[in-house]
Amino acid sequence: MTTSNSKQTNMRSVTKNTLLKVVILGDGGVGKSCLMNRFVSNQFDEHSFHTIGVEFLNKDVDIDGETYTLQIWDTAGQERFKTLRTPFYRGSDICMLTYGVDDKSSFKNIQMWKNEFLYYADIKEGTQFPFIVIGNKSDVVPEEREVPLLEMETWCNDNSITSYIETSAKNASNVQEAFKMAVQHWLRLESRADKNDPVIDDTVDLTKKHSDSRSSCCIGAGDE
Ligand SMILES: Nc1nc2c(ncn2[C@@H]2O[C@H](COP(=O)(O)OP(=O)(O)OP(=O)(O)O)[C@@H](O)[C@H]2O)c(=O)[nH]1
Repeated sequence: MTTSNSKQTNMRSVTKNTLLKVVILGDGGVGKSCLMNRFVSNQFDEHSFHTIGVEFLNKDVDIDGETYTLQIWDTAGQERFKTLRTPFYRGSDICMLTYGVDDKSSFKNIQMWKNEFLYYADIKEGTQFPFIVIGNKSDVVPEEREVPLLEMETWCNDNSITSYIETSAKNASNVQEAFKMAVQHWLRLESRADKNDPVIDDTVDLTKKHSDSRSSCCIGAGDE
């Protein structure tokens, strides 16, 4: 009995993770770095600097008893960094289109970000891709808000985007939920694809368990 139990325990400890590449896009200053840092480290920087190029961090999330390792790519939103960020879109599993609820022009640019992603990630026309729209800075006072929730919902409905949420990296509102929602959206599309066609499994099985912590950063990583 004892031997058998210990064998079962050993088997359970060898878990398989699915690695998902998540790219966060949106205008400079909407709070992409802060969202990532709130999600991964539960920290917020009131004086966060502009990102140059891209940075990434890993974090595990559990959904329905399964563990997913999110490799989250925070990109530089400023136009001048376009050539540094776009090479990193390929191979993404999820794309977060982010704007600031206090910044109408960042909301209007969501369409541009979607187009830029589809082009550089080389997503074939007609493919359903898990986009999630994030209205960050929901903590701002009503006088500073420039994008009503309804306007965002209408845009998402018009653009067939079914996952959207308002967040605040500052007060941590809905940040965990946004990333979980993104994975759930990915899962829905994945299970639909499984039913319809035999898709090539391009997810990575990690033999080693990854910790939640920061992993690494790459080109142009760092702040201005
Ligand atoms: N009030 C409020 N401020 C926020 C929030 N998230 C970020 N900020 C502030 O917005 C500013 C820009 O945040 P970043 O995370 O650097 O913005 P970014 O989108 O990564 O900008 P780029 O790196 O230039 O693309 C910083 O001063 C943050 O403190 C939020 O949820 N609420």
